Amino acid sequence: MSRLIKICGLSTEESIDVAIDAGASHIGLVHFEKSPRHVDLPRAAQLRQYAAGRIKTVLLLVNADPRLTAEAYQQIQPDIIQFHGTETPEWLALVHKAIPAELWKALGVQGPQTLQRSLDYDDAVDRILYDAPAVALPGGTGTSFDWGLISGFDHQIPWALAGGLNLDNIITALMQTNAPMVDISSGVESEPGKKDMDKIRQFCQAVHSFDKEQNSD
Ligand SMILES: O=C(O)c1ccccc1N[C@@H]1O[C@H](COP(=O)(O)O)[C@@H](O)[C@H]1O
Repeated sequence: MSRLIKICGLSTEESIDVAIDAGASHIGLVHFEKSPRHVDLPRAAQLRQYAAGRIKTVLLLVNADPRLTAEAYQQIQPDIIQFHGTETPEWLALVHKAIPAELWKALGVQGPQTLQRSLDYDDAVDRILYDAPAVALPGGTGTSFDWGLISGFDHQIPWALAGGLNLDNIITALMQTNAPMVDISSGVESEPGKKDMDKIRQFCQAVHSFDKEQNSD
């Protein structure tokens, strides 16, 4: 198994090059004004253009209204849109009909009921991201959740593990969840919004080494 890695909250060309070189599969661009990683639409379009054809680009939106969702898609043309607010399955099903991109939904895991609720999204989106519940911000806070809650769950669609991943806990997280994809933002930063190139490299290396060891068993 070759695990997918998304490095989220990028805002420079250099960080895109490093993520590609380190073997990440996806980069994330955050369009949410309250985030320290916010990029406006013209800058997001530039970065997406820069990454195009080399790595998949995920545009992250939080409770964006229909107009902003359409405008952001048109300007940026991302491969994927990640919805990280309280978007409903019904709304996302409508978006899916209107926008020819992959759609992902992040859910804050509060307990077994969240997994039950995730099933409601199965027909509306292409992947579920399990993250820590929202605190001051809906994500990107470096907070993790009890991974035991998702271990052994019979996922019906592709999924990813997010929330508080870092160099110290990634191996434990993989051993406990066997997540097919991991998503990291603040864990590869030197300060909020500032990506640390070495941490991006080391994080990807740790995931690839884990894969290699697991594949050789
Ligand atoms: O990165 C952000 O600033 C952000 C803002 C609003 C919603 C989600 C955000 N990021 C996503 O949150 C998770 C976990 O991030 P972290 O690794 O704990 O910092 C991840 O999916 C990011 O893509």
